[in-house]
Amino acid sequence: MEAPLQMEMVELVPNGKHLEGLLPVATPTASNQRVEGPGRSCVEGEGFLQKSPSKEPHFTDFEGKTSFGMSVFNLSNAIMGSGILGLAYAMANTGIILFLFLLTAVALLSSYSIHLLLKSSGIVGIRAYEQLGYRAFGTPGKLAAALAITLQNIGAMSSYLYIIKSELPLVIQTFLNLEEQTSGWYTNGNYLVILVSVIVILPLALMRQLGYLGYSSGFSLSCMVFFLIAVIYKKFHVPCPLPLHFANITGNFSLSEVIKEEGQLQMETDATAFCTPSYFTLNTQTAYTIPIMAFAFVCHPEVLPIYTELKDPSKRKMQHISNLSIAVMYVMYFLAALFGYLTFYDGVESELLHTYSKVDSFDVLILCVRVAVLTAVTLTVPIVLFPVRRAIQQMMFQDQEFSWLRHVLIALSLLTCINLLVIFAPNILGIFGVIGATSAPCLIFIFPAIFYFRIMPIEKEPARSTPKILALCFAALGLLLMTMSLSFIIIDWVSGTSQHGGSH
Ligand SMILES: NC(=O)C[C@H](N)C(=O)O
Repeated sequence: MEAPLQMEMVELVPNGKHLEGLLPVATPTASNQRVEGPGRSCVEGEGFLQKSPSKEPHFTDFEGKTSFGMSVFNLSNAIMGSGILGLAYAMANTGIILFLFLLTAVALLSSYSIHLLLKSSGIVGIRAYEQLGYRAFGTPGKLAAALAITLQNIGAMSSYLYIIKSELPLVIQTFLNLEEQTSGWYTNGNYLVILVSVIVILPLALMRQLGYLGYSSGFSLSCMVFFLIAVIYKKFHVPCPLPLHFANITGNFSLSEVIKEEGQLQMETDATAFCTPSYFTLNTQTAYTIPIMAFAFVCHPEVLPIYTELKDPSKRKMQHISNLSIAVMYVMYFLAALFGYLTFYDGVESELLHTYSKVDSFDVLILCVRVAVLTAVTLTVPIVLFPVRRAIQQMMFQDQEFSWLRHVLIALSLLTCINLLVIFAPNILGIFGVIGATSAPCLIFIFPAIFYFRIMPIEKEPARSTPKILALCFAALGLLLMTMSLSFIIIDWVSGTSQHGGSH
């Protein structure tokens, strides 16, 4: 297993591989408690944004080499993905103010959940999500965490590869100035997605450590910054209303049909109403906003691997990295959603790129934006693949030494499966709506909270202490969101009115 031994400032605390079987499961042990000495124990009510250097665990046996900046790049890259493309649609269904409120809440909750993960890992001296599950609930806990990570990240990677499959042919077609879709292999999404997986994703996915991906993550983020700038620019250059908007409102009729049906005067009145932003909206699609946002902020499977490789690691430093990454993404998410929404208003689709394509798919800027988004999501795949491989190793090869063969084979099999899924069963991506609605709340809310509740010794924090009660409320909130998202998806399926067919 590649997870390193970890040690606190004074005492050496082996990770799960070495202590498993030695320590009782599910109950905090004397050894557990020694990991953070009394002087450094986490005090009740400690705020997750507070600085308290004296309580920091120091892991000294594994020499992480990744700098603060590279870790921020990696974590931001893990957060940023196809989620950003759905946020303008979310804003169209909540209004600006409600969106801002919900986005702020999800960002803060996401940061709090990382705080719980870091605090739990400090207590047991383990920086692996699955091992926290094991310490809290034994093998079922470990399997649940590994399964949620695998499903969530495979879902995210499939959505990224699906974007490549659907967008790259259009980019190439435009570059080659082809008016019609040709039958050449270079405009066939299936071939292209395999090509990108083999040439770009696989070599990066074979890196032994996440830290090496810092540069590609930095580049991926700059592509998304370019995307954001283009979204802002387009707001001032795309006319409102687009004739297309009316087509959307009236059910995707062609422009000529719409013109026939709508009188000119009526059009003008509608246009003014259409191009006015809404600050507070509630409709049937509003319910999708929280799952979209939760998905957009998922980075929890990557937090502990990044922590493991951090140079001079401490809980406080990792929390800073997380807070900074979440804050930067929060700003980018808000701006992308705002300007995307203010460009198309209610005409925005659940996938922002599609909406731009409808304006003018041969526009050079739109073309560059597509290339930027494609590059960004391509470079995110290796980061998101990393925790899945780790989860598989934790589940199936836990007591074995690192092996390059296994490392390569797991990456290869994962990429093959995801490619097959995207090529042969793109419809199955709808299933990931359900998976996303279950695994994202588990990874963000439920698991960090219940693992924390079980791992934190009652001598330090009794069951009725404020942090534990807060953690339980957090888990209950996660459960509520999960039930809510699932119910809406099922209602959508049953009534056959699903409009949320985006890529995530
Ligand atoms: N890393 C993930 O699971 C999803 C990511 N937050 C996204 O927006 O695509």
